[in-house]
Amino acid sequence: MLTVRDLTANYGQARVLRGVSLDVAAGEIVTLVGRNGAGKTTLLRCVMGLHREQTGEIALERPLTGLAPHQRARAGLGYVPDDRGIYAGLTVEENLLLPPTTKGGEPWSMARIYETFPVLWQRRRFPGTKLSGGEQQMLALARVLRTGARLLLCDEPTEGLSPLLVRQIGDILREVKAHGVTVLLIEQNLHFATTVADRHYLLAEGRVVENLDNSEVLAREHELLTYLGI
Ligand SMILES: Nc1ncnc2c1ncn2[C@@H]1O[C@H](COP(=O)(O)OP(=O)(O)OP(=O)(O)O)[C@@H](O)[C@H]1O
Repeated sequence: MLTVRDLTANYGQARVLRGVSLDVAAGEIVTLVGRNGAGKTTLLRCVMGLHREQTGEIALERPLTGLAPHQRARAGLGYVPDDRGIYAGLTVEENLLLPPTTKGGEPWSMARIYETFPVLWQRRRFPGTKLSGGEQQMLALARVLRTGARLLLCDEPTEGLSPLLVRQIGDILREVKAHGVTVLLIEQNLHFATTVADRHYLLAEGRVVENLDNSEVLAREHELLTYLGI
């Protein structure tokens, strides 16, 4: 579904992605793991078209190279940034009613959103500013599902969340997958990653160095955690 070939990215003179190639098949959940600074966020931003200093090829069934972020969104990509991007002055419901829908995607109805995210129903009249970190994460995920995105790019959705909320995010990602949505996510919690994802790409210094399945991650968990400095 998503193909990335020989992707490079720079910040000025500094090269931070050095020829990344990866694939995500329809219906998969795939994680990007790697130390701080390995290039994970930059990679998601390149796929979404938010980082312009890039070369290489990116396709979501059809080539996306050179397209602006809104055109990539229309093609079916949805981006959930690490700062969650909630409109603080709008209520939860207004945030959910805002996104335009993508062509060809299947936007989630408000009923389905509230069924999947009961906390958003409870908080629907609350302004974005009054939400906890976990609630903001739920809202950011829900909002991108409202667009009908077919592939979600999620920048560490569990960062800073309690174990209970991490489990809830896991349940939601599994439900998203059950509805046919594909996910590429940054995740530093390896154990959690093996409970939600099918495969894992390990990034180091701007390169993909390993493509691991769950059994490999679990068998090498200690070594990988040491490597990641966690
Ligand atoms: N706006 C920027 N200007 C200059 N350099 C940047 C910028 N953003 C990131 N970098 C550098 O690019 C490299 C990759 O950063 P990136 O945020 O993609 O890594 P990451 O793997 O997501 O790490 P983290 O988990 O710390 O965000 C790092 O060396 C970082 O310092």
